[in-house]
Amino acid sequence: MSEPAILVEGLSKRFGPVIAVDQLGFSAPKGAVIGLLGGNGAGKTTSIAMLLGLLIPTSGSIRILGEDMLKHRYRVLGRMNFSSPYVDLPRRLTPRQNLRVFASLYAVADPTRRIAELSEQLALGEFIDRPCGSLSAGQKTRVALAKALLNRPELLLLDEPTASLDPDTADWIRQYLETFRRQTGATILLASHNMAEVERLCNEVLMMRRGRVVDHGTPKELLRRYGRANLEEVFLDIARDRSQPVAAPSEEARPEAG
Ligand SMILES: Nc1ncnc2c1ncn2[C@@H]1O[C@H](COP(=O)(O)OP(=O)(O)OP(=O)(O)O)[C@@H](O)[C@H]1O
Repeated sequence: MSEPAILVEGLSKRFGPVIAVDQLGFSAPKGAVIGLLGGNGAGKTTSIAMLLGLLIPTSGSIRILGEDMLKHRYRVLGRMNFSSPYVDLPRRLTPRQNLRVFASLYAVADPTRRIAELSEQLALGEFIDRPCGSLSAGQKTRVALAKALLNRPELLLLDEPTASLDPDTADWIRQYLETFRRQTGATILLASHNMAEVERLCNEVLMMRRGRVVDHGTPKELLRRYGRANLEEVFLDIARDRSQPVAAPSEEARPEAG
């Protein structure tokens, strides 16, 4: 059997007294789409930053595409990429200029052609030569995704890929990601607060609370286990530390209106 795309064991990160990630462990087979869910402060962004080699773990190990990330990250960084709404591209450069810089960092062959390809696929044409600082949130997200796909990554890490997008653009991005995964066989790990998105895209979901994975499974398994109709309800059960679904309050128990 081939090595998993991601293998994380006993991964922890402390910031002084704060334990942001606490003994995290999971593996992602190649070609999987893994959802990382958890409330604010659960440790999703810190985990992604460690997977990217941007933060040094306090302890634990990370293997990506068969390489030890802590010892040999330069062997594997060129085969992965990421996008996050929290990381802005240089604002004075246009998307085309930004993409050129990143294409040279990733040593992309024939960057002009690759940028034209992505510009067409992600419909960047209308604003590709305007400064990034002047773009709307949705336009910036598409540019960030183009940057993340420049090097045809085998592993794509996405932090909130559809944050601040209107429903139509968000749906379009999800469809794009599905097609990208199907056509390339890439592995995707995405952190999201959008449960419908996770239900649609992911074959495995990791539920995080206080830096730990407190439950995991396919969306269907989680729905069955918690007896819920959608992942949003499962998420609330887990975030509020209810191992069993709780019945809605009866009419008498509800506070009086007005
Ligand atoms: N540089 C830092 N210094 C100190 N504490 C930090 C730092 N980065 C993160 N933390 C803390 O680590 C915990 C996990 O934060 P993290 O950003 O990973 O959560 P998250 O799941 O991505 O949250 P959100 O959904 O709000 O983005 C939080 O308590 C946060 O305050």
